Amino acid sequence: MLSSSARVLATRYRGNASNSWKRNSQKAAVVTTSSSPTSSPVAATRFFATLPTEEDDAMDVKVSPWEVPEQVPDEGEWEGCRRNFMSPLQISVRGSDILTNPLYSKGTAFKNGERDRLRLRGLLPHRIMNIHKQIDRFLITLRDLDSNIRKNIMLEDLHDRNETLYHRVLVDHMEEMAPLIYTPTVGQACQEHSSRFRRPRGMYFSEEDRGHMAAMVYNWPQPDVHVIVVTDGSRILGLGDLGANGMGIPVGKLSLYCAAGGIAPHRVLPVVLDVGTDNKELLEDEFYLGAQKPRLRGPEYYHLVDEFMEAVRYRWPNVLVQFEDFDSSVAQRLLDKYRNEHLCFNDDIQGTGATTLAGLLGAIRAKGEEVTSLGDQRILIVGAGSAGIGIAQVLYGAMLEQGYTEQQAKDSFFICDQHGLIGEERVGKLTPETKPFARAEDDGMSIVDVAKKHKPTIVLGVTAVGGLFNEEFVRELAAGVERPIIFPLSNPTVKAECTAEQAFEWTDGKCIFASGSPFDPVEMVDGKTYYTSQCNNMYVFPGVGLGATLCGAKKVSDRMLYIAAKALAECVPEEDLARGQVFPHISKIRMVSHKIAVAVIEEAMRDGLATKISAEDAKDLNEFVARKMYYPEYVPIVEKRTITI
Ligand SMILES: NC(=O)c1ccc[n+]([C@@H]2O[C@H](COP(=O)([O-])OP(=O)(O)OC[C@H]3O[C@@H](n4cnc5c(N)ncnc54)[C@H](O)[C@@H]3O)[C@@H](O)[C@H]2O)c1
Ligand SMILES: O=C(O)C[C@H](O)C(=O)O
Ligand SMILES: [Mg+2]
Repeated sequence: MLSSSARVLATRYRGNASNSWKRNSQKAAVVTTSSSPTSSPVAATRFFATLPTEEDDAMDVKVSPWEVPEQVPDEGEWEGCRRNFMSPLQISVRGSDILTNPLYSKGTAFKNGERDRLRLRGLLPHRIMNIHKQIDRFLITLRDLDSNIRKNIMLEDLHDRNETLYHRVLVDHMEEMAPLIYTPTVGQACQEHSSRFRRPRGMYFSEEDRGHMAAMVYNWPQPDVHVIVVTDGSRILGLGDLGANGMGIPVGKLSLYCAAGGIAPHRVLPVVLDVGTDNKELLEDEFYLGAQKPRLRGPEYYHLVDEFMEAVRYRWPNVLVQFEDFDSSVAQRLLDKYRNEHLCFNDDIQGTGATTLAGLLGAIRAKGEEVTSLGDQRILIVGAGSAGIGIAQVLYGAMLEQGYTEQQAKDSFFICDQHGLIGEERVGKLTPETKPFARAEDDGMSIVDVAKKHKPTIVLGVTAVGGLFNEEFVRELAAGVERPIIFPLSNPTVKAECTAEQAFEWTDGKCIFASGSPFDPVEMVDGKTYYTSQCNNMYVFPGVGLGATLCGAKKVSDRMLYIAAKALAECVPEEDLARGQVFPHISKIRMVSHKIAVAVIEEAMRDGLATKISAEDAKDLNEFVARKMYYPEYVPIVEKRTITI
């Protein structure tokens, strides 16, 4: 018989694909206070090679944690055993300071040896839980709560206490947790941010900080930040200007970077550029925590952003900056300014474009058409802001990649804003990015008339106008083509242009449906179940960020995003496509991020943009990326100064 720990390993390391991601990521689980994740000295590695892992320490463990299992594991289990070794985390703090540090705390999971070693004895209740017991207990309380916002608060409390446990809950229960820590609940969390504020997370930069930012970044306690998500709060989801309350968005996106993208939590930094707000309610709210003055605009605004970008690059030269939820009046301009000189991208423009491309490639496949027929589709994009034009640009680029001419590609698009179809008549008023998509005729035509006349095969909603796709419009779509592809992408759920139920009902179950916020499958009166997908940039940004930072990319190129979209599209199994699901199941998101990261690194290497990949790493990029991905589990902790041997 195997020892109890070997039995655990046997189940942990055998079987499905998601387990193999965990397995490969074991060694990358260490959070260190030094700049390199693998910097523990060799001597220390040997010394701690017999340390038990938290898996050995089940509540009812019978053996001393120092005891070596008597039973030799079966052949095939050895690999798991070897990989179960975790180099210890060396930290400078001790005692109660460990318990109050969410990066180090294991709560009740500190083992007896550690309790002595780290001066925790007496500071914790007697019984020792392992991470699984902690998760079980957490889930019981969480599931008992009666609203998603309460669940969000409970999860954020855990985030603030114990990051390892928080991220493990996300990794193990992604489908259940993503809507709670991210879209759609994060929208409400942002709206209520000031009234519910408990403890700060991330950094704020405002007008008063001009001239100090390069010094301020040294206030952040972590020396080696890899990813920053920054917003100025001007367009939070489809909820408009939420000012500094928008902090929930970078926090939520970065939680996914860690849990879904395998970036260690001490390497991420959420940021709000608090440049005021034009939201009247917030300006009058006595509890609003942001700068209560009108938004900074014009050169002053751009100078502030510039100082911020310089400051973060000064301290963390290779940091990736993800621009998030900036109003479209500034989003493209900021991207154009920084895209070639900083490692950065705009998630709403580029990440959304790549994600939507992947979903459409899947949908086209699901219809039994050639994926290379993108330029033969008639694509109606409703909403001509950051997301709408970002999507158009990525799809246009993909059509050229597929061999269509520029004219053929342009002819595929019908883009509408609130004034109707965008035609050449108003070309003088359009942004340079929108101009190429203006139609020669029918300027101002309503979406219903566009549906009647042009019979779009694909309709994408990015307006933040909930319910815009009404029955008349959707029925018109269904009358025009056999199986319309309908993606109401606006967030949160109340802003979706139509619900899944409406889309299936009004198309008699014929459409392929994907939405920005998650919708449950729909059971129709015919007793059949119709499946939905979530088309959200969360499928792309963690993998792009992981790949770009691991290879030390000089910049995020458009082609990297195209490659990421293709990699994502390849992750959808045929059986999912057969039932109309065009994105991989959310529980597979770590596998997706891994695949995208590998594809991004390959592209960066091809394009001469990768600065950090050694010849050895390049031999097996799959293994390299898997090894580098953070996986949340408790690692043995030792005091830094006691380990010098
Ligand atoms: N699913 C995703 O991954 C994803 C990604 C990015 C954005 N989004 C969502 O897309 C929405 C839009 O984001 P954005 O950054 O492009 O915002 P934006 O403000 O830049 O753009 C909104 C666009 O909608 C147009 N519009 C408004 N009312 C309209 C109407 N009645 N008919 C037609 N067009 C109308 C506006 O003219 C504008 O062009 C938001 O709800 C956001 O949450 C979703
Ligand atoms: O945040 C999301 O859920 C997606 C997207 O970035 C958005 O702004 O809506
Ligand atoms: Mg966004």
